[in-house]
Amino acid sequence: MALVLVVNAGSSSIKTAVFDGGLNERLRIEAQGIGQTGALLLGDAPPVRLDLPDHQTAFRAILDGLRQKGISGADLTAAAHRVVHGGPNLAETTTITPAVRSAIAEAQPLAPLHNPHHLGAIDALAALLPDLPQVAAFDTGFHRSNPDVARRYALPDRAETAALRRYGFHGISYESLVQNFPQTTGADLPRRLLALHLGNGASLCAILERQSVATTMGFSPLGGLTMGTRAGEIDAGAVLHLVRDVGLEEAQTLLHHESGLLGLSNVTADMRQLAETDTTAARFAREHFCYWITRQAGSMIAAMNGIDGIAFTGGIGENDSEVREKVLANLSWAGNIPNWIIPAAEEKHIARQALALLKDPAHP
Ligand SMILES: Nc1ncnc2c1ncn2[C@@H]1O[C@H](COP(=O)(O)OP(=O)(O)O)[C@@H](O)[C@H]1O
Ligand SMILES: CC(=O)OP(=O)(O)O
Ligand SMILES: [Mg+2]
Repeated sequence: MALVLVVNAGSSSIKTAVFDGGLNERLRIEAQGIGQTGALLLGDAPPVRLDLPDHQTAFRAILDGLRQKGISGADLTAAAHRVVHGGPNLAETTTITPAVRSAIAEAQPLAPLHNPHHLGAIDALAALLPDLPQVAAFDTGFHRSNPDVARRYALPDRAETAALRRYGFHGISYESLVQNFPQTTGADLPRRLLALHLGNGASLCAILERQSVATTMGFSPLGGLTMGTRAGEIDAGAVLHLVRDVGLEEAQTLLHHESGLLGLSNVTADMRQLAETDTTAARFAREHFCYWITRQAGSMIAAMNGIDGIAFTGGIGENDSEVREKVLANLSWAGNIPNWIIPAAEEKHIARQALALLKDPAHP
């Protein structure tokens, strides 16, 4: 059997799926709510509660799940990983060589909620199956079409600022949304589409004629919207002040792990749990989330010179109707805009790219 194992390590989840050569999904195993309300989804069964304190434990549970479902190393022709940050030079789907692994490792400080977990999975598989080819697909690739004026920060052109630009993330999700749109909705892809990937990490993307022209995340997945534990947009002056005040390590922890919905609510980073929490702070956290989506959506709409449609995806975008309704109500100034829910299908997209790369290494 020629199967590809896809590993999508997000900040609060690890979604894995096994595809055959015809891109049929044979098995899905997901670890959800890592470090929060842990659960494991194994195949078609509903998720079961499981203590998942960290990504390493979650990936071990997934490997056990694969064995339980009868998938062995001998069945796999490749593993393919979503990699959030490849640094300044990596954006194309590529085979993971020692040099590629090093670049992903070097980018760890830029995506501390993601890259360490990608490497954890890559290294765990390499140790178990040293001959298995491994492929990386990058979350930044889709945003390379953003114009320079959108990508560049107003910084001087110096060696130390060369890598400081808006890369944008969730690109695999947005690219697959564009591809799947007609089949999922039965409608043509709107010329100017505002796409909202709302999960534990959250961003918006302005998609003009199938291409990303602007997105809310920038240099790292810390920027843009209010997220589960990330602050999102914050004045660089406030960051400098914080670093001066509490030091780099503590500032990093505060901005990446302790802010966002968790920091505002003082209860949880998990939107489903937040929706069930009836405190003033929890309600404020949800209001903050929706307000900043709306504010930044205005910027995305301006980048497209208008809007013809809205697409929601990600755990919150797909499931939280109250958030969707609030955002749509807040955007009613833009007119009556058609809107759709498109289930995130990052894993299949990664499998497609990996299979193409393995077939023809020169043209993924
Ligand atoms: N039915 C639901 N209602 C509200 N929020 C939900 C629901 N299902 C999932 N979510 C939220 O989606 C978020 C996780 O999104 P997901 O895209 O799976 O995460 P990740 O960014 O780690 O890939 C969590 O905040 C979770 O509470
Ligand atoms: C880029 C990013 O924030 O990813 P996730 O939503 O999986 O955390
Ligand atoms: Mg995600």
